[in-house]
Amino acid sequence: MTQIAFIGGGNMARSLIGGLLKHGAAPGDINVAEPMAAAREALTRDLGVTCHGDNKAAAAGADVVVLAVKPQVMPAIQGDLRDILQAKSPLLISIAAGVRIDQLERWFGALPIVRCMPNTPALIGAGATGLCANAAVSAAQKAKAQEVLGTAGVTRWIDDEALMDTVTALSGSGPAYFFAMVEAMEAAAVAQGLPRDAARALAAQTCLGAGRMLTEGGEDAATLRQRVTSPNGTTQAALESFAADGLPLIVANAMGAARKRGVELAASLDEPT
Ligand SMILES: NC(=O)C1=CN([C@@H]2O[C@H](COP(=O)(O)OP(=O)(O)OC[C@H]3O[C@@H](n4cnc5c(N)ncnc54)[C@H](O)[C@@H]3O)[C@@H](O)[C@H]2O)C=CC1
Ligand SMILES: O=C(O)[C@@H]1CCC=N1
Repeated sequence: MTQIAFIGGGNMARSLIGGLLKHGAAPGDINVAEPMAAAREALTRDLGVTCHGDNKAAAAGADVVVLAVKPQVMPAIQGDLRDILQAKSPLLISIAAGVRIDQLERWFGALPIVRCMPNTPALIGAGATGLCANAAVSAAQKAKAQEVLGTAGVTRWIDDEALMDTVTALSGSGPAYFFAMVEAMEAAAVAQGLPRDAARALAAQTCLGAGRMLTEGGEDAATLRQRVTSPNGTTQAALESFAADGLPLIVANAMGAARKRGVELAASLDEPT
């Protein structure tokens, strides 16, 4: 069985490990490196995986090493991992926002590397992950990476690595845009007089229903939007208000800011020249 090591045992690692276990991975095949003792205890108690305070101990013997630390932590873990990774040449998977494959190669040496971007719905198996591989990744390793991330939801390979920052802006950060939208919808309904619990229940179910129509119905968002919109009806009034307030531009600007931040995060980790 594939031995998988997670370096960093935070929110995303927990989500991905949960998916792996639900899809038949054995807890004994998963090692996690996590500096926080309370987080190690919680992971072992909740998921049964083996936790280590030491990155080397977790990575030793792994066929797949998943880097699940914050981007800013990446350079600091190279000293722990470089030799061990070079000795065994496992598949290295990074989930860090912004961090580029050339940086990973510089820190950890020549290795098969997959840079990917999952999202928090991975926690319930409804994640969306973009993946990008370097030339050293074999077809079998690509399949392995897809299997590991596929347990968390939908996967798509992205050939042009520069587009991974767009994937981050779309699906990596995307759940937060919808939560922000729901917060605003709830607040507006409450301002119009609806009780908070009714606003919350109706808003959440509306998002679930709309999301399921998008993923299960085979029709695109524009078609589904048009079907809700009766001529001269209430939806048309709302959509005209969105258009007048510049919704497409607001979204494009937000996604541009997210993409730019990903590029900046990576650049901040480059050595000064
Ligand atoms: N939260 C999100 O929605 C998403 C996050 N990501 C990426 O996933 C990565 C992890 O993010 P989260 O899980 O949200 O963060 P998190 O803060 O929950 O987890 C990071 C973990 O790394 C541990 N850590 C810190 N220093 C370490 C070290 N030197 N060695 C080993 N572990 C160390 C921390 O104690 C923490 O438990 C980030 O790079 C982020 O860009 C990717 C997709 C979505
Ligand atoms: O906000 C962030 O930087 C991370 C990456 C994508 C979602 N959360």
